[in-house]
Amino acid sequence: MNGIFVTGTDTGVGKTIISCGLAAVFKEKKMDTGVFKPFLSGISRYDPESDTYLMKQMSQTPLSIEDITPFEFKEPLAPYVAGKLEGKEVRIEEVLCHCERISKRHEYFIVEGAGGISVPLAESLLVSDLIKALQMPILIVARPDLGTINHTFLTVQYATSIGLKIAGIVINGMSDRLDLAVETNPRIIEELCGVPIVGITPKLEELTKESVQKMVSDNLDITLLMDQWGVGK
Ligand SMILES: Nc1ncnc2c1ncn2[C@@H]1O[C@H](COP(=O)(O)OP(=O)(O)OP(=O)(O)O)[C@@H](O)[C@H]1O
Ligand SMILES: C[C@H](N)[C@H](N)CCCCCC(=O)O
Ligand SMILES: [Mg+2]
Repeated sequence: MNGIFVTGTDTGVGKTIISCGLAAVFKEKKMDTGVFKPFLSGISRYDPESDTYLMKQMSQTPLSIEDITPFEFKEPLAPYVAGKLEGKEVRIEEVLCHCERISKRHEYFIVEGAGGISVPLAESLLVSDLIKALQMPILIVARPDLGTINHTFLTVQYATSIGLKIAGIVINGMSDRLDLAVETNPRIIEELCGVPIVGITPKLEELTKESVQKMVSDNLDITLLMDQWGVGK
């Protein structure tokens, strides 16, 4: 599967929003792109507000909801923890087999993890283990405000230490309120991490298909991202 794995410095940083925006931008560029959100917790994959549903909608993939998200869990917890509560345990072989099956349906894939890069998906299976098994470069989505230097640096250091390729960092959700940390963070993060910031996105007032697509198209360096991903035209 020729994919890019969208991870983040935490849960709730904007992985889905960035994934959705990228899917829509790639579609507009006539790139045959599918989406894959293997693990979903805390919401039904059929819920119109779910990551799965939003990614399907924005990518316009013919993949089914079940193709996109094969493993869903009730409680809004790390998938491993939520799974234990409902006696469900996923093996990496199941994920890879599913991946193999859907990979023939599109040339490219945008894959979203669950929470941050070291979230447990199953017994002795972290998000990072799945990324390694999928052999995909990662795009790290980070918050803009105070505290994000540490979170981003830790994520980059850990990813690098286990041999993952980092395509870039997106700093997502900049508010227009003047804030010294928000202003100085991008440069120091790029300097400290040695990883390109491929985009800095604003905090949108209104979230629509169009506004999310435009936000990603206007604020991410798609050419740089594709080069870093290794699919540069
Ligand atoms: N740039 C943005 N402007 C406005 N709202 C945003 C932006 N990015 C994310 N959000 C909102 O912030 C919340 C978290 O975003 P999102 O669901 O993409 O995070 P996530 O990293 O995918 O979370 P999870 O770990 O649960 O999958 C959502 O309500 C989303 O609509
Ligand atoms: C429920 C949430 N929306 C995500 N799907 C899962 C986030 C797990 C985070 C675990 C942790 O880092 O403490
Ligand atoms: Mg998400």
